[in-house]
Amino acid sequence: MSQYSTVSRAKIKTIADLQQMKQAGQKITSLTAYDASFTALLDQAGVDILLVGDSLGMVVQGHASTLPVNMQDMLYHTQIVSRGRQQAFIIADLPFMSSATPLQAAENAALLIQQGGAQMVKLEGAKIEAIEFMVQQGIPVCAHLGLLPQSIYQLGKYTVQGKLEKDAAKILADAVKVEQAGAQMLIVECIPASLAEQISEQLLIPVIGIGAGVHCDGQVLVLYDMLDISLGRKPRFSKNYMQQSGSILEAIQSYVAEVREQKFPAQEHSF
Ligand SMILES: Nc1nc(=O)c2c([nH]1)NC[C@@H]1CN(c3ccc(C(=O)N[C@@H](CCC(=O)O)C(=O)O)cc3)CN21
Ligand SMILES: CC(C)C(=O)C(=O)O
Ligand SMILES: [Mg+2]
Repeated sequence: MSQYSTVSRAKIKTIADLQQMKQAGQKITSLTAYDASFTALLDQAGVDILLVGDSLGMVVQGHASTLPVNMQDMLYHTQIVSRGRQQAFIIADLPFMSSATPLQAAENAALLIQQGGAQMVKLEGAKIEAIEFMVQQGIPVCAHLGLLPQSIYQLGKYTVQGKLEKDAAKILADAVKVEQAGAQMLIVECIPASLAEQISEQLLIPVIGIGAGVHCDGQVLVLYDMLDISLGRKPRFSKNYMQQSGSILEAIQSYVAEVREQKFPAQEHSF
């Protein structure tokens, strides 16, 4: 920084910054983002990671699941979010069936990065070959384990995963495998807090939780849930931050503060 500058120039966060936060024990904050106006507020509040989630299929498009979301939708929203961002790291979801083969995954990831402006792509499940292939091509990958919304028709309902000892062991083993395959981040969704804690301790990469307890390296929520504007019943692990805030910016700032202070998630938001 020049001694003559009067304003600090915002710098876009990198994977190295997030890795460093894990090492320093600083909690990482993340929320979903789908449009320019919310992106500006999230960025201003200092949210570390903006996730362009395929949850947009439910909260923006009004579908009953994330299955109808396609690459065109993801590209459109990723472009919008990356356009105005000043400091946050951007992850984009690979939607349903866009990573059916390693080559397809890499080609779609390339679109989200080259045309969309994403810094990392996320895919659901322990798709080891797809992760390895993308990493070989230089693509930064975030894995996603636990509750996999793109498998809702196999699961039947959105509910906590890894409650049985053998299921927990499988999720832990998969977490180790995705890290070994080269994933640089992991999101764990709707799993017992004790399992998420074990995973966060064992892995070197940042582990971000949603409905996974306070011991993860960071937290993510669907923005519309914490602003209390999403359709239908809110997941138990979410919290309405509008209750304690006079504006949307304040609500986001309050979430950021509570994640950093480990006040969120509390017991009532955990399994
Ligand atoms: N608005 C929204 N928020 C989300 O967190 C979210 C989405 N959409 N869409 C994709 C998935 C689906 N998710 C969900 C949705 C609902 C529950 C839920 O209601 N779970 C119940 C437990 C149900 C049970 O165990 O029987 C809960 O009480 O939290 C969990 C995850 C998480 N993701
Ligand atoms: C809930 C998060 C992890 C997600 O994948 C999404 O918003 O699509
Ligand atoms: Mg998603």
